[in-house]
Parts: sequence; C-alpha cells; structure tokens
Amino acid sequence: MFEGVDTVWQDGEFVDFEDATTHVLTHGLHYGTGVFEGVRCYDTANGPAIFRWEEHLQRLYDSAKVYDIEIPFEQAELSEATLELIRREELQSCYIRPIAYYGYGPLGLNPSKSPVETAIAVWPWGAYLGEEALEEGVDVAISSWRKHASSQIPTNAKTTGAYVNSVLANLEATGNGYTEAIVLNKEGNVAEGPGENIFLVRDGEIHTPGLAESILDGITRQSVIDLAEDLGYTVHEGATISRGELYTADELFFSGTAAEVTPIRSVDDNEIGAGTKGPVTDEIQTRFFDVLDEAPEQYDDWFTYV
Ligand SMILES: Cc1[nH+]cc(COP(=O)(O)O)c(CN[C@@H](CCC(=O)O)C(=O)O)c1O
Repeated sequence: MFEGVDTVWQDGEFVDFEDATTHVLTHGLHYGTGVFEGVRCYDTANGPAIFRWEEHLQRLYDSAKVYDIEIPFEQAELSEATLELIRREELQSCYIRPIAYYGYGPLGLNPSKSPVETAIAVWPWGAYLGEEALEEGVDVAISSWRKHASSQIPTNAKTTGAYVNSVLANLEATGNGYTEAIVLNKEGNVAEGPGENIFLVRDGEIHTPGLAESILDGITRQSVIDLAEDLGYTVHEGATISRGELYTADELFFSGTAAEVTPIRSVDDNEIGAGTKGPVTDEIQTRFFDVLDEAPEQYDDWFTYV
C-alpha cells in the first residue's frame, strides 16, 4: 500500500518513511486517544488540488478540541507541511492522513501530562471498496454491531479509538462475504457505514441520516448534498431511515473521502432496485467526478492547489 512513499511529516520535520515511528508506550496506542482526518488530493484540470482541505483541517482541530488535544501547530503550518509533502512525493493525486495523538509520556487514563504528537502521511489510494465497486456497486450487510451513540463517544469527532466500532462491523461483514457493513444506531435506525455516510433514493428524492443518528458529519456527504441540489434534486438531510426502508429503496449509495460515491447494489442479499448502480446515483457520481476533474469556478473554494 505504501510502496514508493519516501517521506512523512512528523512533529515539524520531514522524516524518512522508515523512521516515522512512535514509542510502544504511546498513550494513543493504548487508549485510542488520537484524532485524524482522511483527505484526498485530486489531479484536476488545473493541477493537483486537495479537496475541501479547509473543512477537513477544521474538523481535525474540532476533533482535537473534544479531547483537550492541543495540536502544537497552527492550521496554516499543517497546511504548508501537507502541500510540501505532496510536492516532495511528486504525487498528482493521493490520500492524505493527518493525525494528532497523546504521545509517549506517563501512562494512565489522564493524558494531561502526555505530549501531543502530530504526523502527516500521503500515499496513492485507489477505489476504497474495490475498482469494480464504483461502477457495479457493492454488496453490504447490516451489522449486528450498533453504532455507538454520540452521547457515549462523540461521533462528530474522528477519534482513533472510536474506530474499533467500525473495525468490528467491517470484520463481521467481510467475514461473511460482503464488501462492507451498514451500522444501525442504538435506536435501530440507519446511521452510516463503518467509514462512509449513506444515501437513499426513493421516488426520485434523496434521503440521508443527520447528526442526530450518531453519524460523522461527512464532508463528502455535504458535497453530495450540494451537488444533488444543484442538479435539482430534493434532498432530505436529517432523515430517520429504518432497516426495512433500505430493502425497499430504489437506490442506495455510500459517500466518503475514501469511498467517494460508491453504489450499494444489495443489502443482506436483497437486491436494491435493479441490483446495480441506479440512474440517480449514476448522475450524482458522474457530476462528483466531473467536478473533481474539472474543478469548475462554481466550486472553486473546494480546491486547495498544491
Ligand atoms: C464513520 C465515518 N462516516 C463517514 C465518513 C465520510 O466522511 P468524509 O470523508 O468527511 O466524507 C467517514 C470517513 N472515513 C475516512 C476513513 C476511512 C478509513 O478506512 O480510514 C475516509 O473516508 O477517509 C467515516 O470514517
């Protein structure tokens, strides 16, 4: 996965990939006390550009605030480091992983005496759910693991430790022969995927769960909502979707930085619509990738050029 990656930015320095290590007694390793982002740089018609970088950076710092993680760099410093890292790696498109975590210091649950360590890595990362997934869709299953409630672990923060919930759901789904899971929240309504938001199409209108359903406020989700509305669709943001409504949907699709816009062709072995990418999904996916290719004036503020 990381073949050809030479450099990582770590705590203010560019270091060789193999030297980008942390101590085994790092607080974040033991207690999941870190925050991170998943971001993509695309090779647009105007050159390589990070997609919605400002929103991702802001979410990283918002996530850190929830855990009193004081990132010892300004957003502008992390931004310049990231742009320089992409240039050093000579990548036209890549996946970007900033992370900040309580590092090597005293152990014990209270992290207040642990230093905050920060790193940024970039690498090429293709279709998250498989090359054929974007065209043909994926087969998913409802997980027996519920999404933790935002009252238990704040779901508006991308917390490293919280992703054990996503790992359990994905392990269960893939272990049973599916590509991905859909997780329900503690009320039993649809939340999202382990690493994606979810959209439902019914009678030409689009529905997607809101923050009250214990989901991550996805930046791709917001982009899809904006694009869909610009295409003239009615989008019901904040929808409460039952498990049964997944089965009777005309179309379903995931959204996410890694997943981009990935059609869902079956849920629990029930074909969704015609069992392939639906027409609304196709129109939105096409518009999404066209915008990433063309970086049009209309969405100019979505792109930070390398
Ligand atoms: C739980 C969750 N929900 C929704 C999303 C979509 O959010 P956004 O990327 O802002 O549109 C992601 C991103 N998942 C990231 C991590 C994936 C991973 O395997 O690690 C990602 O897509 O980069 C989530 O982790």
